Amino acid sequence: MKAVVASLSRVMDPEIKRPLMELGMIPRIDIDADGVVTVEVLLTVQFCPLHTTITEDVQKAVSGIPGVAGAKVELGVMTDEQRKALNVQLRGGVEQHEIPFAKPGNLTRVLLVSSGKGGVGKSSVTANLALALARGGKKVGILDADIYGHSIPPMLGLAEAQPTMVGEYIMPVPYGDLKVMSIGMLKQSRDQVIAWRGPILDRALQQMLADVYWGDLDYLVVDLPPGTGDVAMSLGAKLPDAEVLVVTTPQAAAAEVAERAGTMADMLHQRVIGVVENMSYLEATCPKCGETHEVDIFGSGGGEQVSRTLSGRLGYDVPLLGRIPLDVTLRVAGDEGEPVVGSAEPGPSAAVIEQVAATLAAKPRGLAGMSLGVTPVQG
Ligand SMILES: Nc1ncnc2c1ncn2[C@@H]1O[C@H](COP(=O)(O)OP(=O)(O)OP(=O)(O)O)[C@@H](O)[C@H]1O
Repeated sequence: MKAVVASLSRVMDPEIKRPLMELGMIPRIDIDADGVVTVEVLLTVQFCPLHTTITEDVQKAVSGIPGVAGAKVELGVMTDEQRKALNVQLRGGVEQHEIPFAKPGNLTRVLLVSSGKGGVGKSSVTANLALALARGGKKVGILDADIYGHSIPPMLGLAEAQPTMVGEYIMPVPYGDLKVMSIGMLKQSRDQVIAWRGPILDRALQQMLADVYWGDLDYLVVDLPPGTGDVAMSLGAKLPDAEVLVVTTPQAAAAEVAERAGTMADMLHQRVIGVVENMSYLEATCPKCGETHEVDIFGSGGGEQVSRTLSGRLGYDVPLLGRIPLDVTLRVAGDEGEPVVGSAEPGPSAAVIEQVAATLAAKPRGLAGMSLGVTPVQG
């Protein structure tokens, strides 16, 4: 047994680069009468992409030891408590700040802007929607959690901005009245590629939610990466009261993937508040008749399809909140770092986004699943 423990104590977590044993990831080692060793390994998150590497490393560490006839690995997943303890350990024993938005009774509405496919305009919708809400008098923060395409800072002209630290808090970067924080702002250099997964990614998200001094917000609008990956899952656990807005294009193929993003939100017990169809049509003047027509460049009906499917699947109304046209001013404004909402030449898209913001603001947050911070009196 001693040799087995000694060998296992050298197996490192491939991502955290610290021994599995030290991280509490090996809670049990058994050796049966035939010399077969069973090692229980607790993964930090379910479906950890590194589970094969970890399993092979553990098997390799045990197999060569004299007297060992075989090695079995039983995979499990850490409980919330165990994960919390690991996070404290990774922070050098310092208890982490609480996520204000997850506290019972917190009144900030968290809107997760999600999409199935990439490039459908999710970040453009996030930035402009946040601005529209702020123009409506709300206190708004934007959190760019898109690890692959953190494009919120350049869209707001903040590509070079660095947040400052005050005490143990990170100050969000201001854009007018908006408070902005991006995963890109945590990078050491602009060209660094973020390839975080599992607990490292989880820690970065925790940091952006809890260690950033958001202050008192009416809305936190979060730009998610496209798809149904680690960020969506991690935020699902951290922000169970968040509402999800699904962005799609009119194309049937994009709509189908967007439906999956909405379904995933439901699996994480988040409410899907609505669908926004982007790049819906192009207003063009016909060279023959001289009239203006809506040209369906990317087909039509995707937004309605997602709304219909999700309403049926989730059992409540998931409305189509708006159809944003293809609009050169929106694209140029984003490229130049001054979003179209609130600009001197807003173009046709800004009005739709302002309308979506007004609809959302008029809609009270659903209380289903929310922690209200009250204890029912026993009768
Ligand atoms: N309605 C629109 N009209 C014209 N251009 C648009 C429109 N919406 C988005 N774009 C442009 O399309 C490109 C992609 O948009 P954006 O970055 O917002 O998409 P995304 O879904 O966030 O992409 P990613 O996959 O990187 O997260 C940008 O250049 C943006 O300016």
